[in-house]
Amino acid sequence: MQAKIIDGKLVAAQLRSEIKNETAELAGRGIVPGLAVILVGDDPASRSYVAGKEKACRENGLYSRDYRLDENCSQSELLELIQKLNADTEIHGILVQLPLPEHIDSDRIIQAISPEKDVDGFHPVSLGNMMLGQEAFLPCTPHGIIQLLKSIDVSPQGKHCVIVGRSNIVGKPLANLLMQKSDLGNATVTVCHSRTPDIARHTREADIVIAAAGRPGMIGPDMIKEGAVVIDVGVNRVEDSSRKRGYRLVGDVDFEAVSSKASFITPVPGGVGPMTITMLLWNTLQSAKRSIPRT
Ligand SMILES: Nc1nc(=O)c2c([nH]1)NC[C@@H]1CN(c3ccc(C(=O)N[C@@H](CCC(=O)O)C(=O)O)cc3)C=[N+]21
Repeated sequence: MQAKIIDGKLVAAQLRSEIKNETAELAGRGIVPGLAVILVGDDPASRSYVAGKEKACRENGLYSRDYRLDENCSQSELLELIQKLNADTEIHGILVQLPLPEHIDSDRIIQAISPEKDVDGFHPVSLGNMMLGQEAFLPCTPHGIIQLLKSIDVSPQGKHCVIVGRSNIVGKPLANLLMQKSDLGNATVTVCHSRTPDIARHTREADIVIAAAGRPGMIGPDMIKEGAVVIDVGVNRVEDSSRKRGYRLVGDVDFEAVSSKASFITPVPGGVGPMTITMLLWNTLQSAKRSIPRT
């Protein structure tokens, strides 16, 4: 079987055009959705993600304000900034780019963000509500993956989904969404991780494999059932002197080899990544809509 490529850029563009229209409509009523992006230090990968987020805001009519803090800034400085933004009526979403430097307690920082502005969906209140099936900001990457499956008309319902990776930002919340009692859930979910003895034994049984381990090329064709759907969340930089930037991005999946076995596969770049940013815009728009006083 030769897999069809899931074009994340295209799916993202379709959603973004809806977001752009709704944003314009809201702006006509005097509310411009606003996102504050906080970057601590100058990790090159983080810087490029943050630039991508700001560009996406600009292109779709959202307001973005960016804060660059020194690598050595104190935790209390960061907490003060968050408190200020929690109270800022021009700002509907606050994103603190992760990872943070060692001396800062990320959990503490995430908890300081008002749940009403937690457009990353990382706050315990957001995650708790999500887990309970209540209205919540959904974490952007898992939500984007759900939208990609929807775009190819593959319902997770009754399927066996195997997730490789148990991070708080992808694996854990995605497992939750996929097993949710809902039209976009109802799957049977297995989560594998670094302490799973034989990951291939699980992935080979999967109708849908989601690779989110952060290990380049770890998912090979021998780990995939013929006709499975393969979603690659990995964004790994590998050195490549033939590229302008000096590196290229590769996923956790051996794309070429797995393509001849899967029914659908996401590329890296151009798969999950563009969806992550799109769902961030989506959450910021929803937050702005909720800020309208109901009369
Ligand atoms: N608070 C926080 N929220 C995040 O959402 C968050 C974070 N911290 N820390 C890092 C990860 C990673 N992440 C990506 C977003 C977009 C692409 C993306 O657009 N990738 C493009 C390629 C971009 C390029 O070429 O460099 C693609 O896959 O096509 C990738 C990765 C968000 N993250």
